[in-house]
Amino acid sequence: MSEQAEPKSILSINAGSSSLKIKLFDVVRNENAPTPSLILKASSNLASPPAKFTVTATGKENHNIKSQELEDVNSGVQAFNFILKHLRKDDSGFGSERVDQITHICHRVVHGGEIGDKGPLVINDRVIKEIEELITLAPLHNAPAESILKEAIKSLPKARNVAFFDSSFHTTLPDFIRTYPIDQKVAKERKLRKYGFHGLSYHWILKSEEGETSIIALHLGSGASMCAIKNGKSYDTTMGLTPLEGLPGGSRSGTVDPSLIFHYSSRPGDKDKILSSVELSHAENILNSASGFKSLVGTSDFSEILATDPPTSESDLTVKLFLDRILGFLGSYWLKLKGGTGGVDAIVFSGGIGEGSPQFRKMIIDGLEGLNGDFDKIDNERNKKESEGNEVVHSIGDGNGRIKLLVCKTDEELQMVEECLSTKALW
Ligand SMILES: Nc1ncnc2c1ncn2[C@@H]1O[C@H](COP(=O)(O)OP(=O)(O)O)[C@@H](O)[C@H]1O
Ligand SMILES: CC(=O)OP(=O)(O)O
Ligand SMILES: [Mg+2]
Repeated sequence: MSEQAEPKSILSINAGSSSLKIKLFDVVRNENAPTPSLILKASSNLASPPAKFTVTATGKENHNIKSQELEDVNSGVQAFNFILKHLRKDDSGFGSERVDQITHICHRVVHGGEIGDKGPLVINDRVIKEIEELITLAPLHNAPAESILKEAIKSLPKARNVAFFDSSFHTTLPDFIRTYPIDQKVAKERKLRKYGFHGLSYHWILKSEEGETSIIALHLGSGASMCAIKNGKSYDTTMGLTPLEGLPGGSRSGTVDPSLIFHYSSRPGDKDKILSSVELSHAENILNSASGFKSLVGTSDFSEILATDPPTSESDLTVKLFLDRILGFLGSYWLKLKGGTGGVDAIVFSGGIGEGSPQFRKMIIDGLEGLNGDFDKIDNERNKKESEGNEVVHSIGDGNGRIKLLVCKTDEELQMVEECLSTKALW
């Protein structure tokens, strides 16, 4: 590992369930504070093969965008190696010498378990072991994150690696929300409690609002979750012990009756569980990887589902089901935050679907009518408009209500970098 030193060039890696997103920043001194300056961003969509790779070199007058389909890239670590190899080429606009000058690498690690409660950590063998042990609790995330982490240590030996946990944001959940009503001795021994995820995104969203705000934030991507933020702190969130709880997603079922799992894994009425048609661990895998939108309509790509014209019965069911679950949590969080009595300041949309689909945002906002609150009315023109340039938040309301309707362009990669730059202990 490198000597502790001020970051000069930072690579930020976000291993999501269906994509790998990477950003590279130079650190410049701005009024004497280290400030990140985006040099390049690369992403690889891994949900439906062939993987799609896009790299955008910024900071130049004309953004240099390169896109390509990759037949032989099927995992986060393969995508990482491909991107690194690309950056090392002279014609990438970056080159090997610059790659070797990277001083810090920020890694998004979704499940931090108990070590995640402490916030970001400089990677050492103990941290890697903990991340490995948490793979069973976040198989779609911690597994690729761990492989990429090991690869980064090997490929960029001079850089310092830091893990930023999605779960860290939710350490403020009250006990009565994070506790599952099961034997508490077992719960404590096995650390079975609600952790919550998408914390880097919620932290970013919160920073874009002033003061100790109370909001209901929706992060709607391949993995979708919601968070009730009360006076600037996570109060409740839909994901739980694992990222499977709560809303359905591209390939995840979200919350189901816990008994469904046993009925999935053994035929009802089987006296002898040896007759099981599906092993329990396999059932968990199915709920994570072969359920959600994919199981209902055959694709995990929500933009494709929304664009099905005319809608099929399957696409219609999927959209209505997703909307129903979202509205259920909206109503619940509204009550928990005492929304009608001034307890909610804004509803904020983010994530690929939340940021990308005016149509789905409108469907959700139409559903808010059932809540008796002083909401902005949706402004259809603003709702259709994409966030412009560096604009992080834009209002899609008419500004006449007390409760704002906002879209926030989330940036988990930059969130990590900003935390890294403001925490000398991580250098
Ligand atoms: N313009 C759009 N309209 C509707 N859905 C979109 C749009 N753009 C992206 N999406 C959906 O967002 C999801 C991916 O979200 P994202 O936050 O990038 O995912 P990840 O979980 O991999 O980080 C996919 O279901 C994709 O179809
Ligand atoms: C926690 C989670 O589901 O993350 P992502 O949406 O990036 O898959
Ligand atoms: Mg994501």
